[in-house]
Amino acid sequence: MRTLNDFDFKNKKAIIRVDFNVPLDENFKVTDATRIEAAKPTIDAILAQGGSVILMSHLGRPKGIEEKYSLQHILAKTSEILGVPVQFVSNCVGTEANTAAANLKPGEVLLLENLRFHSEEEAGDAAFAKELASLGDIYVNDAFGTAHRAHASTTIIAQFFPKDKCFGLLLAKEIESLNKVLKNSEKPVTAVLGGSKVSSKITVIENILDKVDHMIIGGGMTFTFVKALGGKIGNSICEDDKMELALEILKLAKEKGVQIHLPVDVVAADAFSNDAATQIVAVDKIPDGWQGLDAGPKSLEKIKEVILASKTILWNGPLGVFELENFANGTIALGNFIAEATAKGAFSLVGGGDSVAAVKQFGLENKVSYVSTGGGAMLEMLEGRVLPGIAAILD
Ligand SMILES: Nc1ncnc2c1ncn2[C@@H]1O[C@H](COP(=O)(O)OP(=O)(O)O)[C@@H](O)[C@H]1O
Ligand SMILES: O=C(OP(=O)(O)O)[C@H](O)COP(=O)(O)O
Repeated sequence: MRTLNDFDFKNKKAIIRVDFNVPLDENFKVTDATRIEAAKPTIDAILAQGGSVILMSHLGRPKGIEEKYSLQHILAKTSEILGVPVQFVSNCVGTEANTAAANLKPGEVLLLENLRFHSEEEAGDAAFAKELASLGDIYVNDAFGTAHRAHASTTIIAQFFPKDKCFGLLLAKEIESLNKVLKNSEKPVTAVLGGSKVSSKITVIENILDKVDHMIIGGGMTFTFVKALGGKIGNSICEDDKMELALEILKLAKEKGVQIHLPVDVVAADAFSNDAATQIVAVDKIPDGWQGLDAGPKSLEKIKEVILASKTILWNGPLGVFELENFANGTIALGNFIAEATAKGAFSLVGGGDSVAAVKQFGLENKVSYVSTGGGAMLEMLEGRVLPGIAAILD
């Protein structure tokens, strides 16, 4: 496993894949900089050796070029955290990027515009990866949060650096910590899966059933299951094409003796807004025009019972739209239950861009055992998979 220690970065240009997919508020201000801070040790180490650094990342899930997903929004924060000026180019490939990279001097940092402004990134296009590769001398992958994606900048690019590629300090630390968890998880093991990335995470549930005793489903993940079971979910988020899979998961869980806990009640709102009217309703009786945005009190009672009886707890995905104060209660309550269980000796692992933001916002960061910068990546690793971003460096 090659790490930073295997290279001398003096007068070299390191092209580093980072995961700067951080939450922004409505004014495009960074609300949680954990992922930028987490990449700092790698960047600092390379600069200290007399190298220069080219940073590349995605932000959000843009469809083509969308200004709201520009990495320009995080430029000032990145510079503040690194304590050095950071140059920026408005296209991650092409003449402007080539010139800026060629002119980069030791000690300097360049940030490239959002990789996902090019569809070739997610398609894993080799020609695009080659263009990115041409910008640097050594490829460093430090993007744990995106290591489960076989994209051009996370995986394909590595083939253009047969020898000059390595793990960044963050990626290496995450692998080591999660491997420890994989080996020593004390039962009962409970996974909590919430959030809104239904299609990319529901598939993980199926594969994680062998590793857990309880699975708590919450947040936006809830409604695909509830609708599949015949419930009325109003305008709540749902992915119809995953309903069959949801039913399969429930069946499989029964066969494997895993207890799945779906919410029984939710806080429903008549709009996706902090000013919306709200009511607590049964999870399967949400009126038309209303949407479930937070866990209800009965659901939280059950969650508390399960969490406090667990010895290992994995959490990814908020239980509600915690960014809006009126729908933060479920996520805060869950965070506190996990903190209580941890204080009593359970091992707790929280991961994901928004989940970590929530944990920090509610002052629980030091009350859980381990905070990972990856959500989907953490879950897929816990499934026992070798993530494509990791495999590409091991080659
Ligand atoms: N019931 C819900 N309806 C819509 N969005 C939700 C709901 N519950 C949680 N969310 C949203 O899920 C988002 C986080 O999901 P996700 O990206 O999967 O988590 P993470 O970033 O921690 O991996 C948050 O922005 C939150 O507002
Ligand atoms: O935020 C991320 O993942 P997470 O929400 O699982 O923590 C990563 O940046 C990956 O983003 P993606 O799920 O759009 O590929």
